[in-house]
Amino acid sequence: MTQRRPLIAGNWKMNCLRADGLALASDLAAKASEKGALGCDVLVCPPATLLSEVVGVTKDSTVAVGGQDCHVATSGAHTGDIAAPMLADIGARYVLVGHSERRADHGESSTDIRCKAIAAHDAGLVAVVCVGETEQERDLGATLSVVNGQVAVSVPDGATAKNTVIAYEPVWAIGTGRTASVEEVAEVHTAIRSELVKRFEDGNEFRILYGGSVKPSNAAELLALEDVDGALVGGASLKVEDFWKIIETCA
Ligand SMILES: O=C(CO)COP(=O)(O)O
Repeated sequence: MTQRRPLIAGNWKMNCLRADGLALASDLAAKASEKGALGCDVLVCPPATLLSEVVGVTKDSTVAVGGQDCHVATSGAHTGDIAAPMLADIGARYVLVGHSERRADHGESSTDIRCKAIAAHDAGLVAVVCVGETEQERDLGATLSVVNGQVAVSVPDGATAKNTVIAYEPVWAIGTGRTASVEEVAEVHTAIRSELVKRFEDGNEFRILYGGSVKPSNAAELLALEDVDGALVGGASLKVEDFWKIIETCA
């Protein structure tokens, strides 16, 4: 069996003013340093305003920092956007691409997301490619075809287990307190794994995260599943005690 090191990632979304965000990041870094060797990799994705300073306060710890989005171009006339090389330049190591909130709020297609993932790879960043079905798609029985379709188009041919992580986040489970059941999660993760194995030589090594109302009370059962290699955590990543309990699930 392939040993994949879990990744516990916090997506802060559009939350945290400076004082709160820096306190959260430094508390987390302090806990990680105090603990020493962890059973997982830890990542935080703060809003763009805090990225550089969060890199600063976590730099002597094992906590990695990532952006929440990047543009497909390396520079240019794209007001309000951030280029992948800019993220790499300030010390970010990862970037989320294709989060369902970006797909919904900004009309991003799977083709756009593939281009963003390529831009991330070109800048030396790990792309966390997010996929997931809506409630309506699940009710129609289309979950696997939707998710497999998103993976097929959003993940570029140049992806490897080193430069790409997949995050399965059912849209109906995000921020709703409604977590997918372990059976539902297992079914989708197994399907994603099988697509990755068919397409990539190292498909078995890719980490596939689950996201959607992950909290300390449900993390252990989700993370125990064969093809769940970590979590992408929203709300619970904003409280260091909760996020830390999820991290400790991997100890
Ligand atoms: O969207 C998510 C992480 O990217 C999940 O958010 P919640 O954990 O708040 O449901």
